[in-house]
Amino acid sequence: MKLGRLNHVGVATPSIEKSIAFYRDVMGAEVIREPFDLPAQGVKVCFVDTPNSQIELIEPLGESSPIAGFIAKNPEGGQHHICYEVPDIHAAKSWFEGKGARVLGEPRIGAHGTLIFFVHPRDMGGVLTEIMETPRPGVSH
Ligand SMILES: CC[C@@H](C(=O)O)C(=O)SCCNC(=O)CCNC(=O)[C@H](O)C(C)(C)COP(=O)(O)OP(=O)(O)OC[C@H]1O[C@@H](n2cnc3c(N)ncnc32)[C@H](O)[C@@H]1OP(=O)(O)O
Ligand SMILES: [Co+2]
Repeated sequence: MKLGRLNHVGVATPSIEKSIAFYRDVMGAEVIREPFDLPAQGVKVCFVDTPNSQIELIEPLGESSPIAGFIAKNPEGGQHHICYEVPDIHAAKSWFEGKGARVLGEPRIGAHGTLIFFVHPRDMGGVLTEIMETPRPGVSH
């Protein structure tokens, strides 16, 4: 597998509204997209555009949110995951499994509308890693 483009850095927050104010007023972010709920992933999401990537703000949605434990341990929030693009999600899953890394669940639709999966941080040098199939112009998922 060839390492693809860095798509986003996931930042967990207890309050997307407060984080939006921080990225606007302190970080000087000019393009902050409208937050939306992603119940299938248990998070509320908001994208902050940077010139070469995105910050993905995620707030827990519901008690079984996968980031509830992270926020309990880090009440102020913090850097949560890094997401890389790949051309073929199923080939990437086989690659990581072949390397003995724990893939967390089956590929599912993520916030960008393409298939994603996560790889356990303990098998990725301490970094929770999201793998995402590169969006293709004109293809809806
Ligand atoms: C917006 C949608 C989507 C997108 O399209 O972009 C998203 O990004 S959704 C983002 C939220 N979803 C997920 O994170 C799904 C995958 N995550 C999980 O399944 C779990 O969060 C987890 C990684 C298995 C952790 O589970 P949890 O129960 O919270 O923690 P544990 O206490 O069991 O942790 C085990 C181990 O891992 C360390 N850890 C946990 N979270 C992180 C992290 N974000 N970064 C680095 N390390 C992390 C934790 O410290 C434990 O370490 P050890 O004690 O050394 O075992
Ligand atoms: Co993400």
